[in-house]
Amino acid sequence: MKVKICGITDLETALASVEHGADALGFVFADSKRRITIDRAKEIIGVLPKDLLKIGVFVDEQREMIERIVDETGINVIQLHGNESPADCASFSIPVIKALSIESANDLLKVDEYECDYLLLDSPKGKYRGGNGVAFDWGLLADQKVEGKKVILAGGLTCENVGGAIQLVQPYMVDVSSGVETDGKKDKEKIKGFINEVTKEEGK
Ligand SMILES: O=C(O)c1ccccc1NCC(=O)[C@H](O)[C@H](O)COP(=O)(O)O
Repeated sequence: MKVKICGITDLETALASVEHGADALGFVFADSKRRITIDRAKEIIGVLPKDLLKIGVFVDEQREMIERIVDETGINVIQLHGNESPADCASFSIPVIKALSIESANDLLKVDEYECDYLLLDSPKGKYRGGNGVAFDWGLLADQKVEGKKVILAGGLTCENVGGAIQLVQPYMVDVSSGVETDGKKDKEKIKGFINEVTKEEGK
């Protein structure tokens, strides 16, 4: 089971996440309290391991801007978290994650429209397009399995609930942001605890 820690804004948290076993780090280039500048992302990504997934999160961003950020920072996966179409998602030269908001079984019908490398299934609720710390009904995914896609489960995951979520959904990767923060800042002990819980669940 792979783990993505999203909303990285400083090097210390990035390195601690890698040390504790994160497979992917997310950098938000969209309207968010976790928005990062191109220069800061470049500085952090420049010292991270080559094989780590460094994911740029975008919401309905212009293609030219996404390509510029990829070129300048070393981002190696693009996460499209807005209303991007299947055609938008298919047109990049590096792997793409399409985020879909899941509120009802109907929303899962969209899954088959996208041919991208990964699908991130998240809660629709909150102030921003993502990173709101709100879970959706994971039971929908247990009832209606997503076949043949790499599913990333996101939205309101915490150390306390990630084990149960994995048992229910069996995703390819779990993604967390708010659940590893204290007072709005990334908390290294929570990151360690979250990854430990995922590892524990895998060992069962
Ligand atoms: O994290 C943000 O602030 C954000 C803002 C705008 C669009 C997407 C954003 N995050 C995308 C992610 O992949 C988050 O990790 C995901 O939504 C889960 O967040 P959380 O519920 O806080 O764990």
